[in-house]
Amino acid sequence: MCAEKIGWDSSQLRKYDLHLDEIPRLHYEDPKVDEFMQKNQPVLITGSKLVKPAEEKWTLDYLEKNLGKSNHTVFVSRNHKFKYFDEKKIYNKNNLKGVEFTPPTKRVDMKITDFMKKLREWKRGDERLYLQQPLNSTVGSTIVEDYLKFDWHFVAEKKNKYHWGELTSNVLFISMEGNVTPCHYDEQQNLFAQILGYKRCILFAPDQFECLYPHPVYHPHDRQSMVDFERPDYTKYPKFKNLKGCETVVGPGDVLYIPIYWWHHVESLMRGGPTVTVNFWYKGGPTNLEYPLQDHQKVSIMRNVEKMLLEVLQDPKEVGPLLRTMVLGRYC
Ligand SMILES: CCC[C@@H](CC(=O)O)C(=O)C(=O)O
Ligand SMILES: [Zn+2]
Repeated sequence: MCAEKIGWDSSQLRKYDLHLDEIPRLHYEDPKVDEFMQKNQPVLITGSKLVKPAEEKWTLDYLEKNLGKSNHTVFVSRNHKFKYFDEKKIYNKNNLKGVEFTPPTKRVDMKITDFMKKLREWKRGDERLYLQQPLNSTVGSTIVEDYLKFDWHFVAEKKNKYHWGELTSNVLFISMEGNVTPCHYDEQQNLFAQILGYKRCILFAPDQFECLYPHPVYHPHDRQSMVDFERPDYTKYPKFKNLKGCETVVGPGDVLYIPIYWWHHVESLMRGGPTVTVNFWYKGGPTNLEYPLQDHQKVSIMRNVEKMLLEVLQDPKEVGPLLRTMVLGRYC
């Protein structure tokens, strides 16, 4: 992958044992953009004005000055990984026997001034921070004004053309250099708009499910891969070596379409300074069952089967044996 524009080089990318193609980069007026989006395939869209006001104005100082006096959601990690941990699922464990969870990150509320101070004073060995704040009434009026000047026609056109559901949120991400969001999928369509700095995005299609070994649905790491990309355990996860994916590096003004149920690993480039992103998460919209079913629909079916079995069996250790009894020698 070449550093098309000055701003980064491959020494800033973390090294993984992966076979990766390049995600197509197309200008937003290129009709081929729609060919990819229509097929739920990733595409990097360049030159759009989607978050132009932010691209022009949202420096760290501007954000510190204008993000508002409220608390913002910040994740803290003892290392560079910010693996999402759904706290709500911890409470559900009461009806799941003997399951213990240890969160790898903690979620704290922090004022933007405190966050920026920690960013400026950070030194190797300190815990890392990642601000992840939905753009809502907690942000200052100046930011709201910029937000209202985003190119909403651009996103409305995509939403309507592909029959997406409602916009659920725009999350503002302010990351330290080198932070990693490990491989996971979301049940939402995502227009991932880069504002400051560079992020490497590695994507895998929903049909790579069996190479990525997601945590069980009841686990707080639901939707996240169990495989540590930096030290993959090929004994526990043998199909990981067959994984095939694609990647790109997004820079200011780029918008990456991350299709619903597509796996993605995102890293702020090492030695690249802090990064700022705003994403646009949309519900998936109505699914008409056409055959053959699409891969992401099969993922959704598997999730529903897992949820039903856990609900009725109560003990996660009984799910495997029951499914083995049901399929071995009968379905496979
Ligand atoms: C918590 C979500 C983080 C984001 C990736 C990143 O920018 O680190 C992502 O995964 C998404 O936008 O779906
Ligand atoms: Zn995501």
